[in-house]
Amino acid sequence: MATPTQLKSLRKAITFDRPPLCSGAISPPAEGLYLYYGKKNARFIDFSSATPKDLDLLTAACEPATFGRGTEDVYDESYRRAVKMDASSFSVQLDLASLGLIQTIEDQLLQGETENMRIKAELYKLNVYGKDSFFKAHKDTPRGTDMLGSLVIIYPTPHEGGELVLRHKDREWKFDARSLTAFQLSPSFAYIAFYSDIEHEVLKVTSGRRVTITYNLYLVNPTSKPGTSVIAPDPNSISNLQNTLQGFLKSPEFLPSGGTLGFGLTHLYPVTSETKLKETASRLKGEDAHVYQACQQLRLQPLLRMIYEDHQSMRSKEYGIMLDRIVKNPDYDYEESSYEGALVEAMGGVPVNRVEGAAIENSYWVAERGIRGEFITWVSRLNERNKLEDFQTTYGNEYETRYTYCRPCIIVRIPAAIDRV
Ligand SMILES: O=C(O)CCC(=O)C(=O)O
Ligand SMILES: [Fe+2]
Repeated sequence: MATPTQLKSLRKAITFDRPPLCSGAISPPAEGLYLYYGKKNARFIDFSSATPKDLDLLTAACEPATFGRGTEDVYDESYRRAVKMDASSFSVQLDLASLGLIQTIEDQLLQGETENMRIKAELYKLNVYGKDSFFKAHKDTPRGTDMLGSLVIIYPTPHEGGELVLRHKDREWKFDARSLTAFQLSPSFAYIAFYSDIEHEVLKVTSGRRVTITYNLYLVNPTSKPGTSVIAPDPNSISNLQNTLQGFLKSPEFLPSGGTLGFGLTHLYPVTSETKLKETASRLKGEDAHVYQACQQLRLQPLLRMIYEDHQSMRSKEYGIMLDRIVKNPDYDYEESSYEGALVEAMGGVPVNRVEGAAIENSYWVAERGIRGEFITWVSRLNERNKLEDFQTTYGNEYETRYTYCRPCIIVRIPAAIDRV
């Protein structure tokens, strides 16, 4: 076992201060604030000088903004009050790449293995938040396993309220677009890009109209790999965890007979039931990418694993079944066996402890069934359990059944001290 002091310093070493978002204001060429919408009777707005009448007409051309609940789209004013227009009904002349915005987002949101990837922005919706509009806390619906984030562009129309509040771990960011665009010398829009699994909420608009367009951000693998890296890894934060871990590996007192370290991830990842966890390794975000990379650089072979609920063990919060893949519907006879039984007996799942201090010997599978378990020393807490129902979960915008978010963990097997060089 690692001692509490050793664990404490490892935990402290995972310092990752880069926020999971980036934001600002951009003053585009004049046409960057133009909007054409409608089909037969198309209309035009120049957001640098939009009149209340322009905004009335735009609002009237929109539909109520629904969101995904379970397997359908619903309109529920207690959760979201706003109007929307689908991307097929409007067009903008915003070239995000030539404005440098894609590059800025790549610099901030790509880390670790994703540093060599690029970001593609796909126009998604236009929304108008009039007086009393809001959108309660949600995560954005995953629309592909390569979906990384969301980008919101807020036009410079007068409004009060409507701040976007984002929360991740125990931090919170409040983004007030209007205070950014109201005082620019030339007409500007505000933007904010964030990982789509971050919880976010649009506060009530108290006056005026807040007009936004949203994009889904996807990771794309560039064909020409060499020389495409856009950001250097942050050498200070990487070496902090790396150095501390390396120091421990050199010490014969740290896990003298070897052991397994576990890192709970801080982000959620879009998957289908067919996604290989290995693919997710190349899409890790923020702090998760930082931990993975630090282990990789120490040649520790970090592995991504899923830990599923184990209701068979007495204190079920303390135990789980670890698998090297995502499970949707395991094939089993529920009258004869249990879901956990299928995971352990048919799929090679390994009984593990989910929390520090839960002895693996007390797992039902180890105690009663004589199955070999694996004790994990959790460096960072395992955040939430994965359930079969994950595939029917509700997120933010329109429903999408193919993809769901999952939260794997990183497992690192440390050899015995005498085998460490
Ligand atoms: O308008 C915003 O700032 C965010 C909107 C949003 O969260 C969404 O459309 O999913
Ligand atoms: Fe959202």
